[in-house]
Amino acid sequence: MGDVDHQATVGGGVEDAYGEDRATEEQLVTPWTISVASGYTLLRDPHHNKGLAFTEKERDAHYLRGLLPPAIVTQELQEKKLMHNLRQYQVPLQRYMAMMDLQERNERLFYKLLIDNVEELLPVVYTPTVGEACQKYGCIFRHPQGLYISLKEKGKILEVLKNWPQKSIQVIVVTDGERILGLGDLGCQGMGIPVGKLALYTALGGVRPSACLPITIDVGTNNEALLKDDFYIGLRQRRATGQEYADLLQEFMTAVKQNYGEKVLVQFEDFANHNAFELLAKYRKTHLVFNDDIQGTASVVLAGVVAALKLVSGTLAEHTFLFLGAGEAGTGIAELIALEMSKQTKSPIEETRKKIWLVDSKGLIVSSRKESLQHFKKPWAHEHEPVKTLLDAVKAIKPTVLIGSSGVGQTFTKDVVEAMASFNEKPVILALSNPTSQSECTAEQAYTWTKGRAIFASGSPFDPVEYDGKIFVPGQANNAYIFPGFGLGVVISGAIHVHDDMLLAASEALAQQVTAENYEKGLIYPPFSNIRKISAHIAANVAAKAYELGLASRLPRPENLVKYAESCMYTPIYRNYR
Ligand SMILES: NC(=O)C1=CN([C@@H]2O[C@H](COP(=O)(O)OP(=O)(O)OC[C@H]3O[C@@H](n4cnc5c(N)ncnc54)[C@H](OP(=O)(O)O)[C@@H]3O)[C@@H](O)[C@H]2O)C=CC1
Ligand SMILES: CC(=O)C(=O)O
Ligand SMILES: [Mg+2]
Repeated sequence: MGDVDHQATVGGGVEDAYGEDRATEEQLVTPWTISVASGYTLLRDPHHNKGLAFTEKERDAHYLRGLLPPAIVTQELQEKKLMHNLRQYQVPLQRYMAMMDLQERNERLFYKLLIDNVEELLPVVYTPTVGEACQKYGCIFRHPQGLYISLKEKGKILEVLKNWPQKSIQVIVVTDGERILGLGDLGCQGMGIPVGKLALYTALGGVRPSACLPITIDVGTNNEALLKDDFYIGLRQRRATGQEYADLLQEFMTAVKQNYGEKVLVQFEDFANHNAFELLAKYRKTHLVFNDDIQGTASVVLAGVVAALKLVSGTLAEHTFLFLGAGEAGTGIAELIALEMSKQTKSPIEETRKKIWLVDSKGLIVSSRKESLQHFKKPWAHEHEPVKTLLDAVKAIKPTVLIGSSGVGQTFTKDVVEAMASFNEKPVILALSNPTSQSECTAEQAYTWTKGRAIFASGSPFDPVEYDGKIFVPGQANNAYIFPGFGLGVVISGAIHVHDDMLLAASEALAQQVTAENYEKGLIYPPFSNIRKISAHIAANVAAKAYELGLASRLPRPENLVKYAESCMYTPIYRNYR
């Protein structure tokens, strides 16, 4: 990388792999790759390609004459054209493919588009469309994205990491593809998820793309349809388990620390719960790890619930919670809500947990089931007679807040929602399961069945609903509000571990971003259109907590953390080449 100093950072913040951020936007920078990219290679380098936006001077200086038609256009015009073209596609998957092609062709334009049109494009690069993309990943596969580490690479994982072109990595999102959204085991095709999550790290949280690394660990798949599918891109074998699985993960985690140091944030994503809890417990002591499905989801839902209190009155501890789904998301959220209640009321967490009930595929989790429960369900086995169905559990527990985290669509039936509305003036109903097909109910069902009284949010977006002459705007309860800002906060503070209080800090910052105007519309989350500002506040609160806990290694602590977070955020505006 020529004379580029790898350690150079923006005011000690996010590392600057291309040395661009030490220059102001008007200053000239060199389009470094391994060597100076020019001509045909420059046009095919997504980090530096600007397409028709190359100026006359740049076309001369970088051997581009003749390789481009004469027209010179602005980034704004390119953006306008791309949005026009994207809107022509009727099929969401076509939009997804067009966006992925753009990311591989012109990275800055991809991020400019995503940032400027976040509400329109989030459902394209993220849930729900990314779910369909993963299901059909083999079929639509064109450019490889991210790093694939399979059982074939056992013993060579460090070498594989070294094949990745970028050396200064700050955030890794890794999956083993076993629980992709609510779509089950998609094996190696789960790669769409780390790719999508990291696109949001950059667009929503401002972590620079060169510092992000998507990884899929392929230990096989138990998805019979994929094993038989000619177009499947992964290992054609059933999943490795037990020691073989643990050894591969151990080699991976060791290689990551060896190659990128101890301050790389590893986000576990969409692992099945039988591995997810164990991996988090095992590596949170030795590595900087974060499980988005357990911890990020908990933080976003707590924020939504705290915001909802402005609409439904009462303190957190005065509410009663019932979950459908007692896995990563369900128990993760339950634990963070119980922790916050415990802090607020100064009572032991064992007591506050009693305000929270969970239903799994066998019914209400009660003490008589305790012996046979997975370890993460045991704290929720309260004294109660057995209850088989969700409807009976709703009638018995009379929750004020109903949360769906089962991965199964249409489980909040009319009877369930009507029961919620029968004893709550404003029932809080969160249908978190993704993608849209797995949502516990639709926004329209929630508003119609409660006669417009529900406070509703869902994991995947729903359009506004008109009921009884009034427009209801559903919010999106998705960890995408949290992980980009949370990760930025971790990176800018140089945190060495993730502490639960940092999740509470992220949650608090998000809840504070809900405005009076949002509340008036019944919203418990702010709109995604403000997400960069929201992420900066989340990052600042998370970083402040890391400093307070003595977990931050970047010293001295910047005085104004919000301003500092904003100054560290990547912007996708084209740079001028000398
Ligand atoms: N909105 C957001 O930000 C997020 C949404 N999610 C979504 O949440 C869903 C669940 O994810 P996760 O918690 O990781 O998955 P898990 O597999 O860890 O947990 C699923 C839970 O649902 C239960 N369950 C499954 N089917 C039924 C049923 N028919 N009736 C009652 N309970 C049932 C399971 O029961 P049992 O234990 O008995 O098998 C299990 O407890 C997914 O759709 C995912 O997309 C996840 C993370 C973030
Ligand atoms: C949003 C998310 O992380 C999930 O559905 O798994
Ligand atoms: Mg997930």
